[in-house]
Amino acid sequence: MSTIDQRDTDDRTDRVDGREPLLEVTDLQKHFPVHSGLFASVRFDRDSDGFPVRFDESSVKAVDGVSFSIEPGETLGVVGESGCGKSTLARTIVGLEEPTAGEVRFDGERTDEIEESEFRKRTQMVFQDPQSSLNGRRKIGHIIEDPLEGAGWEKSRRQERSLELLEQVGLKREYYNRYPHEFSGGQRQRINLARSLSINPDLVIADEPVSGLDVSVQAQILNLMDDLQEEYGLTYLLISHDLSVVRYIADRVAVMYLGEFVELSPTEELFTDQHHPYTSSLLRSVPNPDPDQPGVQSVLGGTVPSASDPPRGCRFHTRCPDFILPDGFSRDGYEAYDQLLADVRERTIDADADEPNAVVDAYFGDSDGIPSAARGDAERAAERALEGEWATARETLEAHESICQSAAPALESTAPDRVAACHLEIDERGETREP
Ligand SMILES: Nc1ncnc2c1ncn2[C@@H]1O[C@H](COP(=O)(O)OP(=O)(O)OP(=O)(O)O)[C@@H](O)[C@H]1O
Repeated sequence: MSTIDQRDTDDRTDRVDGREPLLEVTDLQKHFPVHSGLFASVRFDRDSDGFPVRFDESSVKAVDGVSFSIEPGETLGVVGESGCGKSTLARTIVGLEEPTAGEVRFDGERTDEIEESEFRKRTQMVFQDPQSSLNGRRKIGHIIEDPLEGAGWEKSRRQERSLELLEQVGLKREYYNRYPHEFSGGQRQRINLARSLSINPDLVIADEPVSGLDVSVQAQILNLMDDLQEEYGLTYLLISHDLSVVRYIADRVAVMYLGEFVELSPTEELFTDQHHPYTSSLLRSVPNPDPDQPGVQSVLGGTVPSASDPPRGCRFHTRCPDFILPDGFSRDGYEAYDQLLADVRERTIDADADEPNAVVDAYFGDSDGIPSAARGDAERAAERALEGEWATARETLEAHESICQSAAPALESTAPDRVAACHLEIDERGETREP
């Protein structure tokens, strides 16, 4: 994590006045179809009752059922590794992407039913790379005025407002006639903020607003955002891969993994005590030193699974340090059992073997961490598999699967104002978590 210090959050928390949510997102989904061509999309469907071929309708599940709300004046941070769906979430909320399913309400009304211009005026986005989002051939005064022109303001009023905004974001009025390339990264982000505030929005969605800036400049921009929030009564949705950034400014933090929220908590509680193993792992991650690979180097083992084929059950189970072993299994024993199940699913166990015992021995060896009931079921499953009854074999083995694989945990309350999606009971988690 970078080294921004934590500021006193009390004043921010006090601003949240408990009114109706400004933004309410319910079961939002954004799936991108995978265009793999006609032939590449043909799949054999071995379990089909009829014709054993189907067309693969796989899609990248970038956002896969996200719900949350933000109170007026509040800042909600969204964190997670690269590719977990943060940007797609932001883009879908503002309507840059059509949702696959779900609903977004702004100030009580569905955004697909509010007049577009009204919603656009009240919600603004700020992006990471202000260099490319500012047109280099235009004077910054004019860039700041653009939204005002769209809103029908006449020239002299626009100019006056633009000069005022320059001052408010800590730049000089004389800069009005300068061009973006004359400014540093931090100054360009100030220009971007001025532009987004010109028509007095209620909600600002900031996607990695300080990524790529030096840490000291990051702190200045975040302080400015904090001041502007107070001045304008703004509500922020702040997206960042950097936990120290959200800690600095957010009232609450949502942690995202493979298209889903896995934990949502008031900021300080989240940093003191994590209720999801993924959150703990993120906290123990360090910034990636390779400038071409921004983001965090995870302390987690395993690779990030594909968003087009997320793991069954809990999506985090393939990398989870707190994976729940079924009763009676040792870690090695369960790995062997799970491999047999995976091969039965794929129908790749050795069909030439003629004895179920021999099949099971090949997987289990003399591993002693397998309960006898599971060993017996494994032999019965091997027998079925050798007879070609793969579905029965699979079902037999699934009886001993870990809950982390067989059931997707729902986001449930784990403490006042906190939710997490993990099968571990909170007390149990406290005991198993690494210090
Ligand atoms: N237009 C698109 N078409 C297909 N897949 C997409 C599209 N946009 C995003 N994705 C995929 O959706 C997933 C989520 O991407 P997204 O950019 O939202 O993640 P992120 O958390 O913002 O990551 P980053 O910080 O790297 O931008 C990724 O697997 C990405 O490849």
